[in-house]
Amino acid sequence: MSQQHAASPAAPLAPAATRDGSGAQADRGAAPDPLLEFEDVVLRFAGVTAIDGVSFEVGPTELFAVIGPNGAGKTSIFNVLSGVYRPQEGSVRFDGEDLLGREPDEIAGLGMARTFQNIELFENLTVIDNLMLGRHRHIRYGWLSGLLYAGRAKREEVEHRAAIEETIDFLEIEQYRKYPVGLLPYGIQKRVELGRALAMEPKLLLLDEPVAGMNVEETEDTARFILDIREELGIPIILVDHDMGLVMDLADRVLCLDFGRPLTVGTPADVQRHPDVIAAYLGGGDHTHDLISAQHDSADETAYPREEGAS
Ligand SMILES: Nc1ncnc2c1ncn2[C@@H]1O[C@H](COP(=O)(O)OP(=O)(O)OP(=O)(O)O)[C@@H](O)[C@H]1O
Repeated sequence: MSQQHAASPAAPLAPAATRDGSGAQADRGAAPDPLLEFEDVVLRFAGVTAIDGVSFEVGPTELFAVIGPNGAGKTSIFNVLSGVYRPQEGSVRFDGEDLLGREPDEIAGLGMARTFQNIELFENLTVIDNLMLGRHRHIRYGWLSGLLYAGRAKREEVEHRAAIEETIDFLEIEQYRKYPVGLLPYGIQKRVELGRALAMEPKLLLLDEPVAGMNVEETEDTARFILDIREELGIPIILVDHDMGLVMDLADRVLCLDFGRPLTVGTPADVQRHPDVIAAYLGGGDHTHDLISAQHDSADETAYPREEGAS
């Protein structure tokens, strides 16, 4: 790790910087143990250092965001977390387990679920069947029982179907449940992908650009679902997105990267004002406007209401 690029010391875990002050972390007393510890990670490809000495922690009910211009290393962090890439240096601990060297399936089995920048669903399968695939880590019956659809397999199937119906209700996609996913509008497909991740009943949810390509209405709906996932289901989230309004409005804390290096980590208000962040975005072209708009928005009002039933 190159020490000169180390992130600022992490803010106390999960400061519950929710704007109405009602965050689940508002309890007084000692900070809870982190759920995720990403420490001094370095990931190199030939000629490129995609992650250059990045450290952060995520608390057990936190909504943590990672931002940065294109190519900053955000997706690479998700790929390290989910076992797709193996870094050359550093350590990653999740729920007390060392993650490095584990296969993606094993990491998913530990309770880490992920959505992707580009939707990764089975287009010919129905919404229900796609969500059923998300139940994979909870299936306990053996192949023979499954083949005969008897006893345990039958009982489990009923339980899994009930769990999926809850997710379908939660995401308000009842009317699409029996349609092949490929026939559904883009925004609904993104919601189904979120549903598949929730069907896993994850301990941590990684959202990679959940509102990319969405219109304003779809973005607002998704923002409210993200808040509900954290606040009603109690699932902590790591969010990557270029929509600065969304990130600054939803996140408890934000890590900003540039060229793989951590620039700063802190509350949305602090990160937006940080001179290195402003400089990175001013040099970064496309998303500069997003950062400036987010600064203006946060001076006005919260774009995504947190009240119950706001959706
Ligand atoms: N498999 C790979 N092989 C070679 N280089 C890679 C690979 N994956 C990522 N990189 C490089 O690592 C750097 C970080 O990429 P990454 O996709 O993590 O950035 P990002 O912040 O997610 O970008 P974007 O916002 O455009 O999605 C880039 O320079 C990218 O080209």
